[in-house]
Amino acid sequence: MDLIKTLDYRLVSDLKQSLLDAHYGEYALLLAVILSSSYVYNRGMNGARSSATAATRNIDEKSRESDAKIIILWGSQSGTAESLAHRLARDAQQRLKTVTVVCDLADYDPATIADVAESVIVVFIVSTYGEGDPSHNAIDFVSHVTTLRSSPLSHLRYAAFGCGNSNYRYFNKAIDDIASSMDRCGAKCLVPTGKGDEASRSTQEDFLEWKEGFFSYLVSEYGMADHKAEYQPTVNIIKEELASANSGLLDNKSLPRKQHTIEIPIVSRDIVATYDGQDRSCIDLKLDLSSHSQIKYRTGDHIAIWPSNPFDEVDRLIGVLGLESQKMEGLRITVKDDMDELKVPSLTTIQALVSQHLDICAPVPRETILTLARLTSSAIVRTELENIGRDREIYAAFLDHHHLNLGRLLELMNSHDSSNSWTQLPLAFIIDFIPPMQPRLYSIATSSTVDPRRVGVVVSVKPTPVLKNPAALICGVTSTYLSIMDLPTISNDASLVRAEIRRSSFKLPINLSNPVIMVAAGTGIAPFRAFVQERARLASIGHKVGPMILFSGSQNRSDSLYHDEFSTLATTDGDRALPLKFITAFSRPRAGDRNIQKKTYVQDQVLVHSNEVVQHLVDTDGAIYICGATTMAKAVGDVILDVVMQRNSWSKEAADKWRQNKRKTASWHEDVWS
Ligand SMILES: Cc1cc2nc3c(=O)[nH]c(=O)nc-3n(C[C@H](O)[C@H](O)[C@H](O)COP(=O)(O)O)c2cc1C
Repeated sequence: MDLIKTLDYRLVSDLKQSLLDAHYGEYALLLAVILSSSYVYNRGMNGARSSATAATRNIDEKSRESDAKIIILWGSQSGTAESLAHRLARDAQQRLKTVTVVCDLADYDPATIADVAESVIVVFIVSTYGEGDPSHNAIDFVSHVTTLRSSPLSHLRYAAFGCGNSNYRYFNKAIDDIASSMDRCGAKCLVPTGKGDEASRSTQEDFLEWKEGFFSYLVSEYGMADHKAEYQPTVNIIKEELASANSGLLDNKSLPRKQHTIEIPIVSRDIVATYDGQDRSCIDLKLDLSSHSQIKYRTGDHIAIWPSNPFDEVDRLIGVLGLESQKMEGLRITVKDDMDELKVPSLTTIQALVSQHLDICAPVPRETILTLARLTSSAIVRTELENIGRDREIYAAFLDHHHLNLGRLLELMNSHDSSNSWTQLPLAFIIDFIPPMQPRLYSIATSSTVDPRRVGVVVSVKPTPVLKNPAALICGVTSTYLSIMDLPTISNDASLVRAEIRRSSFKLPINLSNPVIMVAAGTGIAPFRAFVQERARLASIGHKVGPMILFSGSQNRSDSLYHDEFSTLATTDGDRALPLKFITAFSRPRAGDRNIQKKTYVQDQVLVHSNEVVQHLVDTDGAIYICGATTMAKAVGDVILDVVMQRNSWSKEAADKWRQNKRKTASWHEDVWS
């Protein structure tokens, strides 16, 4: 299951309208100076500092060390809030000429927020997960501030922006919790808290709007001047001989976020579902951990997979930038400011950067388009780019018709002016403005008890049509990568997948006899395959396992994943049989399927079987697990709560409290995505 979608990726550019006033000639001059000093590309974030080398865990000390006037604290799981934090720092530095530090919340002692000086502005940029929880790296901080009661923060000045998705029940709750804790403790809120909404694909625009409001406030209330920003590279790039041809490709470990990655082969790949008339399938993969004896996973864990970009998109971008002849040359990349964090390996090649380290398939944010307009020498292209990026609505309408990543955008612009060339575009621009590649997270579909050295993954391969140009398809980067990757043969070792096991709290009850209710739609079935395998194995060796009910939703019988396997396990008789009920729901039933006349969703089936479900959950301390779309999880939750209310004559509040309690005691789990 692809928990993290392509659109979740971000980093961005941000030279604002003021940058549009500078001249390309000035930029060309800067470039000439840079090249003459043997740098391929440069640019500077001047003073914007990150926590990469945090020596202190005191937030105040951190801001004093660098004499910062703005300190940005971020909490992020898949990179959005982190990227926005760095982008804000870059702009504050370049436009407001204000020293700004960027801190990962996990690197600091939460209590030291109270020590921050009154003269320093604190900015929170934090995303929300699960049941309205903060991202992992912000959990300690949020639990600290939400329990503060008196007014120890009355000297603080703060601003806050949250990253979330309104399809979730607790939209942007983490940033709301931080802001309300700050207010309760007397801190002064400088501008209304901003909220990015991934559901309407507007996080970038929401952030842009919020940032402009924040900067305007700083200009009017703090007397800061908003200078015309110029493009300044944050990295130095020089050529360097590579020790071996592929050392640039493999130098992953220099990146903090990739230190735990391992390289493993895919040993099998099977198509487990196809969909009539749709360019869509579902594949089952097995990855082999045998060569990494120290790496262990537990049933219910996730695996993060780092993809490579599709060859055609790699070739497109390298081609349009005119970098074909240099793509295998070694490059040494360093940050201009030692306190800053490099997001790509320091020793690499253009080919490796573009194929592995940068998310070149990500949509190009509007601000990047406006920055590009500043960097082109073609008046026609500049006008085109300015037209597309002029305002939020025009840009959104343009995206409805185009699949717009950077390579495609540059090509499209060349089609407006055949004399235009992007060969002058600095490589540093590509590093600064394209988001770093993020891994996709999949639930592991095998049991560590049954198959400790094999990791199973279920991947939906489902291209998304461009809204108003359905013939154009946007393919998921990781699903495409996994679906075409080489498997090992006798003569070939196969390519290796870069991956990392990630711990999860989606775990079976410790008590084997506790009942387990599992509700899945589509590839949400993945962790339940592992759960069922695990309990089936334990039952087969004589353990007494509790009742299990598995609800599985699909379009019809033919795409009901692992249908035969579950049916067989559910019908096996005998003392050591698994007490499993397997219940399907078909939303587009076909001739031959049960209940052909009626669309049925998993929540309908949960309602049909609600007495049994609720009895397990209320009377015998059973646990429920829901995995799939947010809308499905909400519908299932509503059905169960309604039945619990009727059965026990409870109020809505009492039923909500019961569910909260089940969550706290790890008996109600949701692993959902929108
Ligand atoms: C598994 C999962 C759970 C999520 N839960 C919530 C939620 O409860 N509330 C919310 O507003 N957004 C939720 N989101 C959306 C994220 O907050 C959103 O994707 C955000 O942009 C991620 O930011 P990050 O990349 O900085 O971690 C969830 C996303 C995922 C993948």
